[in-house]
Amino acid sequence: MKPFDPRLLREVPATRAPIGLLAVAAAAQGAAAIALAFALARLVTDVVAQGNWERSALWALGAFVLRGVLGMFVDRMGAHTATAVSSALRRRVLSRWIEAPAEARPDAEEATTLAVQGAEAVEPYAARFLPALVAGVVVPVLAVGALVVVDPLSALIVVVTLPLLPLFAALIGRTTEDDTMGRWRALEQLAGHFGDVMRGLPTLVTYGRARRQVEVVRAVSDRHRMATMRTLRLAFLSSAALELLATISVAIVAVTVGLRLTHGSISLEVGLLAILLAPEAYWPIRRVGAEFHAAADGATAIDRLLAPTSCPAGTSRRAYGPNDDVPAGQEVEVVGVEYAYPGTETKVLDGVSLVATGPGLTVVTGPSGVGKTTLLDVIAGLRTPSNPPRISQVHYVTQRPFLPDGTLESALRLGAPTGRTTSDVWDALRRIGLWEFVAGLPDGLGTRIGDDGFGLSAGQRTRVALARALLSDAPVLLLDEPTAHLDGDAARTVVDVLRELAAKRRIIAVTHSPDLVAVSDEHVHLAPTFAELSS
Ligand SMILES: Nc1ncnc2c1ncn2[C@@H]1O[C@H](COP(=O)(O)OP(=O)(O)OP(=O)(O)O)[C@@H](O)[C@H]1O
Repeated sequence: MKPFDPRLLREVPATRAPIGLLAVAAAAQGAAAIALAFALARLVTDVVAQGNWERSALWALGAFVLRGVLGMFVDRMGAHTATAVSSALRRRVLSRWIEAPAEARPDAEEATTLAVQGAEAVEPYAARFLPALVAGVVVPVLAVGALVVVDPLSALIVVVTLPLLPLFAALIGRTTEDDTMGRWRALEQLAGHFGDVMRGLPTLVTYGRARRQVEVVRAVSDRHRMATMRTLRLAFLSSAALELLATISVAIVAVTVGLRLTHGSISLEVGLLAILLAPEAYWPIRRVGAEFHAAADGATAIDRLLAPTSCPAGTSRRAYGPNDDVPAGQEVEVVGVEYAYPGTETKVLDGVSLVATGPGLTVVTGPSGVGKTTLLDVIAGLRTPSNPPRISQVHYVTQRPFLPDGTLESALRLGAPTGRTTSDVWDALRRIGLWEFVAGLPDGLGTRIGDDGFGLSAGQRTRVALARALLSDAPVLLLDEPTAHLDGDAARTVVDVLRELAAKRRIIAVTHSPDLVAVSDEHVHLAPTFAELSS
């Protein structure tokens, strides 16, 4: 775990300006602290000597105000930098996750934990640790430089004892690294397991297995709690150790200054300056150590957010398709395509061909598990086969279509061109047989539906997704089991609409419905491969 990872600036350009400004402000704040020490020493000397202390008081006041203003600026700038850095990282990991082909995509739970908790953990790192790190590098150098000029003996004591602090901090940091990684693993397990349990809760309740999951979630949470407590214990211990070391070092400087003052070998001003400057050399490093524990999560998160596996660079969701050579019109050309899921040897698709030009209805049939959905995924560009097909722009209605949290209208307009009017939306609902249902809702198109279409039946969800396909202007429609979950009448309506639509667009529908097969123009039947038959 590095205190600062230069990849952050290199790979996320949006972080450069705020981090740069924050570093300059933190260094200026450190310089103001040194100036304040000089002004205070002069003020005390003038007061004791009953000299012209008003001028020194003004200098001290000026340095004090400057330090305060810069401190305030660093705090505000830190908060701004924290939001800028975490947003940039979150945007990066999510956009790369979405763009990556399914094969290169990291686990969804891991990506979610990184984008939510990971990016959030970066905030204290950027807001507090980075300014502390800059001060920890700049201020001790300035303080020691000033001491060399003012009182070389005190400078020598500081130079000898100062390296012990970063050395100590680095040793503690190495132990923290393992603990923090353990905590992240526990958190990911917790997030993954909790997500699985929530998704499977209806099934678990049906089989009377829900109670057992409480125990499992409790055990995983306990692991996370214990890992957190271990990190906290280490944080308190290491802060105390660094504090003790710094205090002893400052005490040594103070004792030597006191002895020399009593012997009259140094002036009061020099003695005071040495006593004021010495802590300025130690406290920034102590602060780096203290902030490090709060920021350790952030440093680990940055490491993971920038790791090539969580952000597969240079990949595109569609390795082919709507790029420069997208075929115009309604063209689909899949010839002898082969595909095996990552980590498996067996080819789900082995030499499958599907060629269609112009409008029409192609149905894909075959026994369950033969690879029909996989074929649609390949045509949609979601999976990357050995020999990429040529296809026009597609609109894909999957078996579990995604309906975002929001109004029914926004769910229907997802993927539709901006020119579609409200009457177009009602027309699509009427054609698909949902007009009466939506018109009967108190809020009509403004009705809110939950995440994943929560509040709609499976059949209603399918028809909302089909109405959305009608509203899109993609020349090729891919439909996975469009009549599943529908009763006889609703299924017939969908078959009629698809038949009508096939006069203008190319429809490729995976189906088990004989009615849809009966009205199709082309029929592709997938048979199990030899490997599938023998497995
Ligand atoms: N993500 C995956 N990783 C590994 N294997 C998978 C994955 N998804 C599907 N498969 C396997 O690929 C094969 C084809 O699955 P696919 O969903 O394409 O079948 P299908 O013909 O659409 O089935 P159904 O008619 O039941 O929907 C199945 O044996 C399935 O187990």
